[in-house]
Amino acid sequence: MREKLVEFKNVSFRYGEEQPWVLKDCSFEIYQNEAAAIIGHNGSGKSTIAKLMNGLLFPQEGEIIINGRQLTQESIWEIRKDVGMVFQNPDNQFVGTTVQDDVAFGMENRGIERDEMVKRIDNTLKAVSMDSYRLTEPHKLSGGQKQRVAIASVLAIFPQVLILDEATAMLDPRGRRDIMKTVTNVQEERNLSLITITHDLQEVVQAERVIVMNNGEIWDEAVPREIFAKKAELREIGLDIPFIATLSDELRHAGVTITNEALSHEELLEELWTSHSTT
Ligand SMILES: Nc1ncnc2c1ncn2[C@@H]1O[C@H](COP(=O)(O)OP(=O)(O)OP(=O)(O)O)[C@@H](O)[C@H]1O
Repeated sequence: MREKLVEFKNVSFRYGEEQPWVLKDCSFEIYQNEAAAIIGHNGSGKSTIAKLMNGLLFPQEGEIIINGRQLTQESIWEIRKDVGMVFQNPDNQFVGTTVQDDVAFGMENRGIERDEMVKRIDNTLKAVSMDSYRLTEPHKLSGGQKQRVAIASVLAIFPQVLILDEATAMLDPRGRRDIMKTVTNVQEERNLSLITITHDLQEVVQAERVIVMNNGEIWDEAVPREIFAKKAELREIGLDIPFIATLSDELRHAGVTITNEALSHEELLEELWTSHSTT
């Protein structure tokens, strides 16, 4: 059985006593070597969940357990060794004067030996196609390049849980696909838990399990195909439906038989091919 790496037990959170609850009684688990996604409309509580996972925030109610440790003021430093996080705005994440200094920074804080650091800088910058920018000052990079470096810096510390909070938002669709492929390879190689946080349904297609948030509550938890099948309800909670799902519906309305919910152009073609060749 896979080990639980993240556990939220009846977690509720608000930003102040006079403020509304932004998370209400949320319970979920993320397992080792699992690619999970958390999706929801703007303001549904996704980033708050991410910040609770590494002790940037603490819940007023409920318990959070990361890699067997309960989140407390005392345990945050140990927990932060296990949880790597990349946020949407890479500018807030740079500390080094060059790209390689930046990747080194998180490792220095964790006391990693110099030879090992050099090796990891090399490998992670290559993995995100940024090795030719080692000596560049981070502020001279484009938004997408900064995002790649931010991801490399987190991968270099070998976290057990990697959280990407809208972290590919500044990349174009191709760059996004490339980076997600790299991250997924690393996830599989190192048996990490990968948590992709997004408001874009198309990005959850690769996930094994999707947690859907709505107004601070867990609205649903299922595999992507089951989530995609609930198009009308997803629209009602403020999510945009991917083109391929809308197209499938229009074809159905036009009388075309489509039995399985397609997640990609290729799957829809396959579906049409199958139904066409059997009629
Ligand atoms: N520092 C803060 N102080 C007070 N309220 C906050 C703070 N940060 C977030 N909130 C509120 O908490 C709620 C949840 O915000 P959160 O950032 O977790 O949502 P989200 O789903 O990540 O949204 P987005 O997709 O826009 O990033 C929102 O209503 C937001 O206005």
